[in-house]
Amino acid sequence: MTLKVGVIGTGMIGQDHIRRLTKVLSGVDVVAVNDIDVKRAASVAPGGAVVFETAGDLIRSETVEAVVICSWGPAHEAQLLDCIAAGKPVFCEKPLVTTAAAARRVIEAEVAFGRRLIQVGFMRRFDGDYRRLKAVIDSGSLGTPLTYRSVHRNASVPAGLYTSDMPLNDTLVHDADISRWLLSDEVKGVEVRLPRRSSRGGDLRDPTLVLLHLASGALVDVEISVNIAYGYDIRGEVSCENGVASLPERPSAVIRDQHGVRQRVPEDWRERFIDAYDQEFREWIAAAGQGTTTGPSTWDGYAATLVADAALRAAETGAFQPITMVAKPGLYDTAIAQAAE
Ligand SMILES: NC(=O)c1ccc[n+]([C@@H]2O[C@H](COP(=O)([O-])OP(=O)(O)OC[C@H]3O[C@@H](n4cnc5c(N)ncnc54)[C@H](O)[C@@H]3O)[C@@H](O)[C@H]2O)c1
Ligand SMILES: O[C@H]1[C@H](O)[C@@H](O)[C@H](O)[C@@H](O)[C@H]1O
Repeated sequence: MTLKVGVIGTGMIGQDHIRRLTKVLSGVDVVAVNDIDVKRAASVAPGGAVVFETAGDLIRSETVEAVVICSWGPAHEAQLLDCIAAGKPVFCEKPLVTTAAAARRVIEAEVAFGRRLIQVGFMRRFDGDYRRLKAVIDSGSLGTPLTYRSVHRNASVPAGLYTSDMPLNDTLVHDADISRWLLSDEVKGVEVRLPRRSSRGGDLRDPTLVLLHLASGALVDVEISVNIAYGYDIRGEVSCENGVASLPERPSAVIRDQHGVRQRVPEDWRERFIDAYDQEFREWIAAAGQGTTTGPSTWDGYAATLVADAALRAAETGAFQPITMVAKPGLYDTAIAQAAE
């Protein structure tokens, strides 16, 4: 059975996902594309794919069995609600949505539908290094986790398109999600500190330091730097009662020359997480073929959105911001317990 997919948003990651869906993975076919920039959609549409003028028409099309959303965050809510109304499984790039109120509306719609339809693009959960780190934590061999350090550095971000709220509501959401998942915990409050600005980012507030307070009492410190220049550098280290476990250095040749000893740093997220994106889609295709989804859920997207909202308030006020979640619907009971493989 080949899953017939429509892709909405054909920018950077939309094009990368079209490449993997058409050239890397099996059991899937891209039969439709849409972008508000119709010319862009047409220029990257794979052979035979229909270019739709609107996202709604693509979602409702009878030839589309499942949807991949790669538009900008603020557009996600309406597109997700249309997918739920059409009863179609959907892979939605992070962030799920950009406000807590929007996340609650999507949860209500999915719960009313009665089956999980949405998988959120938190690809770190599918990365081998993160899965091995989680396996160590879950084994209990190092004892109780006390702190986690998450370093999230982008070489650069698109000037003009990446706005001042995005370190917290577009970038931090990955660190919020992976912290909840690794430590099987929930974020209960957020602090933000803003050191002096990097001159590389113009007016952008960068870097940003975030402290996540987890329900267990564990603390997570996050460095968000989005103009670090030297590469895409993602680090993680958990400190437990009996030892420490970290993400490894990426496999790469060790070079010795007149500049010293060095290893290549990935250029961007496409390079660093190439295998993780492939795996998240393998799992999505398998579940979507059964009319449902597994993996990071709408609930996980809601939790990350709450962290982003609280972090934006914390940056504004300089004060600790508590987080309160609505009661978790039964539909999402297994979301955090999803096992590392
Ligand atoms: N998981 C990851 O590591 C990762 C990496 C990059 C981007 N993303 C996410 O993917 C999304 C897209 O990011 P990008 O870097 O590809 O951005 P981009 O600007 O390169 O592309 C976004 C595309 O969406 C289109 N678009 C915007 N609103 C639309 C709408 N209402 N209907 C149809 N098309 C619309 C734009 O015209 C553009 O072509 C964002 O939510 C971003 O956070 C995730
Ligand atoms: O949309 C991208 C993407 O999610 C990357 O994984 C993250 O590192 C960037 O900061 C973000 O802007």
